[in-house]
Amino acid sequence: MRVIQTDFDAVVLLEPIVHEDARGFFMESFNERTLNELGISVKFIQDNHSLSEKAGTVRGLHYQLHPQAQAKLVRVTRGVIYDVVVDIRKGSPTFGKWRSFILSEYNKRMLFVPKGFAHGFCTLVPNTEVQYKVDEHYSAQLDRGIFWNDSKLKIDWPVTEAILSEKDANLPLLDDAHINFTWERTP
Ligand SMILES: Cc1cn([C@H]2C[C@H](O)[C@@H](COP(=O)(O)OP(=O)(O)O[C@H]3O[C@@H](C)C(=O)[C@@H](O)[C@H]3O)O2)c(=O)[nH]c1=O
Repeated sequence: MRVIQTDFDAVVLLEPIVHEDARGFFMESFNERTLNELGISVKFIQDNHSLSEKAGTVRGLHYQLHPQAQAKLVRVTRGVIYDVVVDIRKGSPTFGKWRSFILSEYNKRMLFVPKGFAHGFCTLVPNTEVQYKVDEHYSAQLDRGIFWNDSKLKIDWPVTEAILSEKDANLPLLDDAHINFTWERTP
């Protein structure tokens, strides 16, 4: 597993070793020990899988409130996404800042999204399937989001108009969002 550091502390881009042969390929898509060695000691307990039929579908920007905040390990098994994380840890030097990453069935990259970050993506091709592991169960009560195109965030999305769920079309702006994470400076 190759680690591609990002300039967001704790957000890690991973590139698996892909063993190709005449049949196709083999790769480890998740290895707890390898993640532990990289300092990611998270116990994943749920696997999610979504299909977005159209290019230009945006899902996000989502997070769950503490005490069921979720860390996620995101990958794409079909298609291509423009994946976005936003730091929403109150007190963080990068609060409200975002970073984007291309994840695809071709580069097989995976993004580790820690707790305290909102996550969303835009599909760049039709029929894109995203699979991700989470370390807390889904809670409809604690599920929250921020409007994808909040002008204050200035996210450089690849589309100006998105295909959205009704829920995502009505999400609040960052300034109005309920956030209960804090960032603790490590000595
Ligand atoms: C996320 C989730 C949703 N659901 C249900 C709720 C709803 O009826 C239906 C669709 O949910 P959503 O519209 O929230 O699905 P979606 O917009 O794909 O939500 C996902 O977006 C990406 C960006 C993330 O980061 C994920 O954590 C998750 O929030 O599935 C579950 O049963 N379990 C889950 O873990």
